[in-house]
Amino acid sequence: MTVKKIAVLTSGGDSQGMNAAVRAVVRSGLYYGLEVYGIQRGYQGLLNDDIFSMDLRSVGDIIQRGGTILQSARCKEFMTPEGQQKGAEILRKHGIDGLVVIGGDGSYHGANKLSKLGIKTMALPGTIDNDISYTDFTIGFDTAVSIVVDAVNKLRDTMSSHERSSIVEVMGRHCGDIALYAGLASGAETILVPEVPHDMDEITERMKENFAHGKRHSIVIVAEGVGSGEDVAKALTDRCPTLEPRVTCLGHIQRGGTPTPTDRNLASRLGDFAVRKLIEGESDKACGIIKGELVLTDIDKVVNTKKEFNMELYELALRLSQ
Ligand SMILES: Nc1ncnc2c1ncn2[C@@H]1O[C@H](COP(=O)(O)OP(=O)(O)O)[C@@H](O)[C@H]1O
Ligand SMILES: O=P(O)(O)OC[C@H]1O[C@](O)(COP(=O)(O)O)[C@@H](O)[C@@H]1O
Ligand SMILES: [Mg+2]
Repeated sequence: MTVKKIAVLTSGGDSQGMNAAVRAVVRSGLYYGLEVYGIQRGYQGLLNDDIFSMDLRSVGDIIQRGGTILQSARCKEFMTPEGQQKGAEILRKHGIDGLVVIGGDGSYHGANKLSKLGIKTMALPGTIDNDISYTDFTIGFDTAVSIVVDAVNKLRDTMSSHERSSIVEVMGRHCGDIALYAGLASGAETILVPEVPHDMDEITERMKENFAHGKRHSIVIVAEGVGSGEDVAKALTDRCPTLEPRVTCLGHIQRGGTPTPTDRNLASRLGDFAVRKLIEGESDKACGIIKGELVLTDIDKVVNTKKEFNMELYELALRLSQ
């Protein structure tokens, strides 16, 4: 049986492009004749019954905005079977039979649990980390990478003037993709990611050699999953004080600002895809993009598979940054 009333929520760490995804879900849902509801503050809002009807105008003027008009939350109660049961009952009370969850891997688990309780669910990858398997890219990742690259461009200017090294700490708890893609795009000399072990002695020697061969600055990008930028700076200073490392932690700046066209288009395609698949009767599925094509994968499979790290890009970044 196909869905008639659907709801959409955003959950976990927000990401640029979530609004574009919400817009696509609402407008496609209405286009296909469904009733569409918004849930405020993720699973917390679901448990608080914070649910409201959405129309075409309720998603006007948001495609270009960072953050999420639905707001986001992390909700402990929803991690319990009782919380999930309560969530499913609240949705049933409203007659909502389909739910689109926009969030990261944690949020995917929640969608998976709700589908086992009879709610048809679709999960969209809304996280800057790019840590979700069965999709090449997540919504917000491209914008976060652009922000890091812009920051490194600025740091390069001052580091070159003083012949210093710049340590830039970026987000990515378990996934080094922001560090990798921003590192390659900004010509970083060293990229530290949780997926690849590193040797500080070797890194220091390489930086010293590069300075000796005329390099005027050195950029080190550290994914937060490896440790803090301060720790890396200390390790470098202990080995070679003349590297004069200066640390910049980009933090939540990476999660704000207007989404890039790439993220808006990805969000628009995935939001519409999720609605069409719900109408076709699909449930408990993750929507993603692989080699430019939209794909549907069982949520179980997605949450139980670790995203593969792109070693080819990593090695390329190192080869090109000598
Ligand atoms: N195993 C789980 N079962 C049910 N709900 C979960 C589970 N893991 C996470 N969630 C829900 O999803 C929310 C967001 O998850 P979190 O891991 O914080 O962020 P993200 O979705 O961005 O990875 C959690 O606060 C919780 O409500
Ligand atoms: O917003 P918080 O709670 O400070 O969380 C920070 C974390 O959220 C992220 O930005 C996104 O992670 P999730 O997608 O898992 O929410 C991580 O890169 C970062 O470590
Ligand atoms: Mg997560």
